[in-house]
Amino acid sequence: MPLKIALTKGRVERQVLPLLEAAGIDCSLLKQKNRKLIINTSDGNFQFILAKGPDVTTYLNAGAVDVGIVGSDILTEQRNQQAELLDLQVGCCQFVLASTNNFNLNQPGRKVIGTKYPLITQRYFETLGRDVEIIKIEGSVELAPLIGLADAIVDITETGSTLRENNLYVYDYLDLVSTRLVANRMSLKQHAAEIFTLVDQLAEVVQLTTDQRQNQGSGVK
Ligand SMILES: Nc1ncnc2c1ncn2[C@@H]1O[C@H](COP(=O)(O)OP(=O)(O)OP(=O)(O)O)[C@@H](O)[C@H]1O
Ligand SMILES: O=P(O)(O)OC[C@H]1O[C@H](OP(=O)(O)OP(=O)(O)O)[C@H](O)[C@@H]1O
Repeated sequence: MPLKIALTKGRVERQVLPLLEAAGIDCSLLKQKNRKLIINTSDGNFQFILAKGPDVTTYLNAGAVDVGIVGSDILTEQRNQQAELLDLQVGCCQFVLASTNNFNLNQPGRKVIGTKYPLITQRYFETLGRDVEIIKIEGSVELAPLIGLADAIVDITETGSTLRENNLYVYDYLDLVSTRLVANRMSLKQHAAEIFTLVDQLAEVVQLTTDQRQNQGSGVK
C-alpha cells in the first residue's frame, strides 16, 4: 500500500516538488499530471492527492490520507489536531494587519476587518483587547478596505507587492507562516517507519537548502 500524501495544489505544490525530488522521490508523474488529482509514484511507494489547503486537514482528520503538506496559516486557522512533523521552510510569508494610509486602530469605534482567516484575526484582536467585526473573504482580500467593505485586513504577505500596488500599508506584523509536513496520528502508528523515513529524507534536504542559503548570504562558495 502506498503512503497517501495530501499535497496542497498550486503554490505549495510548486515549491515542495523540488524538495520531494531532492529527497529521492520520483516526481516525474507528478510533474506531468495535467488535471489528474491522484498520482502514484512509479515505484508504488507514494500516492499524492492534490487538494486545496483547507481540505488537506479535512482529509487528514477523516483518516483518508496519512500525511499532509499544507501551510501553517491553514493549520492554525483550522485548529489542527494532527502531528506536525517538519517545517519545510517554503511558502514563507507573514500575517499582517494592513489598510489604507488613513487607518487608525486607536480611534474609538468598532473596526470592521476583512480576512480569509477569521479565527487568527479574532485571536489577534483579543490579545489587543479590541472588539472587532470580522468579515470572511475568500480571496483578493486587499480589495476590502479599498472598496469600503472593511476598515482593514488581516492577510498574508510575502514580497509586499500586492499591498504596495494597491496602496495599502502594514500596521502590525503577526505570525510567520511556512509549509509544514503533518501526519494523521493513527497513520503515524501504523506506518511509522515509512513516515519517519520520509521526514528524515526531507529534513536533510531542508537543512541542506538552509545551509546553501546561508553560505550564499555569507559569500562562501
Ligand atoms: N504570497 C505568498 N507567498 C508565500 N506563500 C504564500 C503566499 N500566499 C499563500 N501562501 C502559502 O501558500 C498556501 C497556498 O496558497 P495559494 O495562494 O496557492 O492557495 P489559495 O489561497 O487557495 O489560492 P487559490 O485560491 O488561488 O488556489 C497558503 O495557505 C500559504 O501557506
Ligand atoms: O506579498 P505578496 O508577495 O504580494 O503576496 C501576498 C498575496 O498572496 C496571497 O494571495 P494569493 O496569491 O493566494 O491570491 P488570493 O488573493 O486569491 O488569495 C495573499 O492573500 C496576498 O494577496
